Amino acid sequence: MLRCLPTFRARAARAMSTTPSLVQIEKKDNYAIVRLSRAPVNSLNMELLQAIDEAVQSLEQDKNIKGMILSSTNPKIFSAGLDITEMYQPKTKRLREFWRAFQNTYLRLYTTPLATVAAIEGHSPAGGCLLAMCCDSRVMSLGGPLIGLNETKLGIVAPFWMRDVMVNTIGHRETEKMLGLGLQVNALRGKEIGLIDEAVPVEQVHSVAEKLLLEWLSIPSSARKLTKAMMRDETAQKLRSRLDEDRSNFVDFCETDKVQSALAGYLAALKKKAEAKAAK
Ligand SMILES: CCCCCCC/C=C/C(=O)SCCNC(=O)CCNC(=O)[C@H](O)C(C)(C)COP(=O)(O)OP(=O)(O)OC[C@H]1O[C@@H](n2cnc3c(N)ncnc32)[C@H](O)[C@@H]1OP(=O)(O)O
Repeated sequence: MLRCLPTFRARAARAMSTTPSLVQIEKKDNYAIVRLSRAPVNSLNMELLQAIDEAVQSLEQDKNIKGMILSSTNPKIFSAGLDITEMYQPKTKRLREFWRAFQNTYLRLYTTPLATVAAIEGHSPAGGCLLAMCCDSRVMSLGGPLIGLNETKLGIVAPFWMRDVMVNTIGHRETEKMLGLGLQVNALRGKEIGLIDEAVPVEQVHSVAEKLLLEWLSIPSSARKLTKAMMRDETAQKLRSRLDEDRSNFVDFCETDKVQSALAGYLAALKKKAEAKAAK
């Protein structure tokens, strides 16, 4: 048994060195850069959601770390939102675990005592937009990338807590339009409505994100954390008190024929678009 141990360890080490990590963490002096790293588009499957949750939790436990920049290893895509294949033709057990992972990741990121800035170089629809909105500030690159909650365009409905976070970020009326029409906007329009704090050329996204983070970190720590909790706890508590009900609503809704056929159509359109792009 003891003789097997080194072999087992060597195998585990080999596996760890070859399995790409879904989230890359780079520690700087007193903050970390957390890069989403699930090719090709950082779609949020259960494992990526759990990896984000664990990454934030581990940084919260590191006494040297006071803040984080949330970013992507793919400069063209921040995150494509929830992985639609998790919701299409699902197994109910996995679907339930997937939604719990989404709830947990939202609650972790929205209420973390760390100061957080989203550095958005590329597209950020739906669940990607939620991750960004959970941060204290957002910097986005000018030009092509779009951000927004586009769920209605897919024929699905965002849960109340995604709406709440958007209302807290851009107000009720703008949310009504963005959410109802499934709008996605570029960085300039995002800045006009308060969804984005800084709209800058792509090569400046990280330096400006660092500047914003340092501004948050210049505030006395306990005052900053207590104020963040004061601003956000009520919203988070609304979900915490209804976790199971929210999950059941999601599972029931997701498993309806109407939603399944909407998701099938959307996946087919994405595939067709990808094939046309590859054929060029
Ligand atoms: C059922 C109840 C639901 C309750 C609501 C829950 C709240 C929902 C939140 C969500 O996040 S739903 C997901 C919404 N996301 C989107 O609408 C984004 C869709 N994707 C895109 O618009 C584009 O892919 C992109 C992100 C702008 C990137 O474009 P690009 O041209 O660079 O790449 P593509 O060729 O389009 O895609 C590459 C590859 O990735 C697949 N893919 C893209 N997005 C997703 C996704 N969200 N989930 C799963 N897979 C995705 C795409 O099909 C291509 O696959 P292959 O053809 O290469 O296999």
